[in-house]
Amino acid sequence: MDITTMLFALALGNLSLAAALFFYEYERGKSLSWSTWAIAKQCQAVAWLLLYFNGSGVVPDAVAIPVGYGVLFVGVGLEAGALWESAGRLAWRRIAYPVMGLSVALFLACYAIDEAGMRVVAGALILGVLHLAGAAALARGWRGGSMLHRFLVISITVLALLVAARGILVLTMPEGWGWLSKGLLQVLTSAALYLLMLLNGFGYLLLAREHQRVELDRLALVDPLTDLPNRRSFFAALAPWMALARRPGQPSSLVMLDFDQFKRVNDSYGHPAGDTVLRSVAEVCKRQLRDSDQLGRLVGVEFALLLPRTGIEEAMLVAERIRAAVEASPVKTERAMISMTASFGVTVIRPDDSTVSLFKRADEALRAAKEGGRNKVVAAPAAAPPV
Ligand SMILES: Nc1nc2c(ncn2[C@@H]2O[C@H](COP(=O)(O)OP(=O)(O)OP(=O)(O)O)[C@@H](O)[C@H]2O)c(=O)[nH]1
Repeated sequence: MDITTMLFALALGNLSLAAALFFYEYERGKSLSWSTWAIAKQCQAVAWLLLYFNGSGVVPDAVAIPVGYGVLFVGVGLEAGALWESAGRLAWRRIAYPVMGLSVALFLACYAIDEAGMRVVAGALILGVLHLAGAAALARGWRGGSMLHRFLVISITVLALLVAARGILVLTMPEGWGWLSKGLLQVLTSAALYLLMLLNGFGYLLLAREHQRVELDRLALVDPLTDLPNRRSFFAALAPWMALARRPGQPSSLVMLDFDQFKRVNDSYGHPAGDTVLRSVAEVCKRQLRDSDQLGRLVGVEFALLLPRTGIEEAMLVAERIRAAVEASPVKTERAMISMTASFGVTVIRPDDSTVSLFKRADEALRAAKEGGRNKVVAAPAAAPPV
């Protein structure tokens, strides 16, 4: 394949990847990095078209080369940025924009000094480095990554180095070396850039899929509204402490808490405002806890708090502290400041407890707090002494 056809294939390839990604994301809703990636692909398509028209008379050469390469650096830089964004580094722009600006300036300076030799050196080195930046983003998921993921990291790195190597070879051996003529080197680099286009596309889609998987795993354990452990993971965290309660030593405690008259909040201000209040009061509760304490959302507005190595007196104090904090922290919503209170049932985990007996006791104490007027902390009766 001659070099002109290769440039045309690169332009069309980037356009079709942009279109493929558009339809892929269309069904899932746009992700944060989608627009960056789409712009990157469009820039690259325009850049390769400009380079394709170089020497054809359609676009003046003095425009095709400097503008073509400039837009290409921006496109490849943005592509690396989209990969960093997918990998969770949202601040990539702070580094990428100056690097892209510097790349364009460096290339233009080399182009002004030496239209042929130096611009090839600068162009190849800059493209190699920008592609390496994309490979580095993919490499962040190396440890937990699949074989396909690792293959992409290695192949993108090797191809990026190959592109950069052209710059070094042209600089050190301008006329080529043995069978590796200048022309063959140019064809090899174009082929490497073609493969890089394909592999980066796969890389982006792969990261998007891995993101989805991690999010699904997280949602199996975490309540999406409050970001607290859900019922399932709270029970999993509780299990070892129930087992420990059968051995002599300091007891642990369980607190059940339920926000008071929450239905009224929904009825008066609407469900979205209720969600805001719930998220906010859950945050207030979290702030009162030690690192070892575990707060989880059981169902609706009912939460449970595990206090490891905490006896009943101390557990009552913790519950009282949370109660006072909730009462003292009205939540600002669009329509009003909403005051909340919560009721608490506290009990110690006993050696003979099952989860059913433990939660039944805590729930009875909670019901007693509700019946006693709400906004109260009530302890479950202590175990009867052995006869
Ligand atoms: N906005 C919102 N409301 C919720 C959510 N989960 C449960 N609720 C509402 O919370 C209310 C809980 O009501 P109940 O527990 O029956 O009673 P209450 O109004 O809180 O009154 P008491 O518990 O007796 O103090 C119901 O209206 C539920 O619809 C949620 O995730 N978001």
